[in-house]
Amino acid sequence: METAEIVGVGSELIRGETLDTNTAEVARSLRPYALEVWRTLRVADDPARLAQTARELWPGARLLVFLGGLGPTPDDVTTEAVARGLGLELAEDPAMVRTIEDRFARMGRTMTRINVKQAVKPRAAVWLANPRGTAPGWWLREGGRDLVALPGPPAEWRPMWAGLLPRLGLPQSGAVRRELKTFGLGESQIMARLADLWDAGVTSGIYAHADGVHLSAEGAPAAVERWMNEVSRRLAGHVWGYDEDTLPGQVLARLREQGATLATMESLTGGLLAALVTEVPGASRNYLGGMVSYSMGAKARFGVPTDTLTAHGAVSAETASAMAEAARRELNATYGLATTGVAGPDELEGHPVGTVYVGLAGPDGTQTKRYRFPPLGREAVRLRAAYAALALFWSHRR
Ligand SMILES: NC(=O)c1ccc[n+]([C@@H]2O[C@H](COP(=O)(O)O)[C@@H](O)[C@H]2O)c1
Repeated sequence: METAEIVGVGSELIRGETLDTNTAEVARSLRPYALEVWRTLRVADDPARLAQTARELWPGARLLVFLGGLGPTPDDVTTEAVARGLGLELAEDPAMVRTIEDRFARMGRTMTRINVKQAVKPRAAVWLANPRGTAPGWWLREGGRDLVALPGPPAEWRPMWAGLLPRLGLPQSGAVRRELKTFGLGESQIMARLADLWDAGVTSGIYAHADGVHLSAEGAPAAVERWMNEVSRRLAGHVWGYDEDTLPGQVLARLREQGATLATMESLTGGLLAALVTEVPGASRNYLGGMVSYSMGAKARFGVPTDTLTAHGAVSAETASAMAEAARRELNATYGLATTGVAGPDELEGHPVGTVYVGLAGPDGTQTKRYRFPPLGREAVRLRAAYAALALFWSHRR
């Protein structure tokens, strides 16, 4: 199979100041095509190294993509370095200078001289317009192969790449990849139920995330469909979504179906649950709001009976229930969701780090679920607790 090479450019990527997700995202976008991506690279803003990288990768690649280093500052060297490495002649394009000038003018600013650099590309390349930034990209087709340079910011390169990809005429693989997302079972429990299906007719994958374990299948469409159906059947009750679905998105969709509303009261998650829910466009139609009741006083003030708090402590099923009920009652919502627990680093009320109770109050009563998450750190426990609350809503019987 022919290969695609994807290179993230920037010294900040090497130092870890910025986490490079660009190369992975481009690799993912190539899945429908019969191109192998067996590595992705990150290279510093070093003209000589970058030229060397281009020289090494281009001869064997059907597609070579550089992301980053197209800005106006001296450390942005991608165009110049790649051109040097591959012996491509560079040319400044007066029309592009005017385009960039116009862009500045529209923002009420004057283009500085350093921006002229962004109007330089290999003579044989064509421009890729960047509607969201000053740095245009460029695309060079040579002997049925493609060399592409895109700016680094995802909001800028995404639409540029989405427009370009279908024009590259890449060979289609015919394979599909589907994902199935679960909550409430560990990887080993899942494997125990699926052992005989593993890599049977499809390439399977299993990945643990904060929102549960995701499974993937890649292969011929019919085989993937069969695999997905069988896995869905065996994991029934734990599957909350497929492919691009998100757990908060699924929860809101179900609330919408029911014409129901949701309120939250959070302790250890400190608003994370509310943040996840409000990440979903249109959340306001069904999410009323929430309270962060981090102290006992706040819990009592927001309607949790003091008796419950004194008798059972903050980290208990009783308090989780009372919090969910209070959220529901105080905001007059159909459902109330609550989180309480121990994110760490120290144990609390005699409960080890990772102990979490989530509560759900609704028209049919109140339920809670207790978790003992592995002590993977405060952030991991908090995030899992927020997802556990959403999963409780998702899996409750109506
Ligand atoms: N009821 C609750 O869920 C609740 C509220 C406040 C703090 N905590 C926990 O208490 C411990 C100490 O909290 P801080 O580190 O925020 O002082 C942490 O483990 C934190 O997660 C739990």
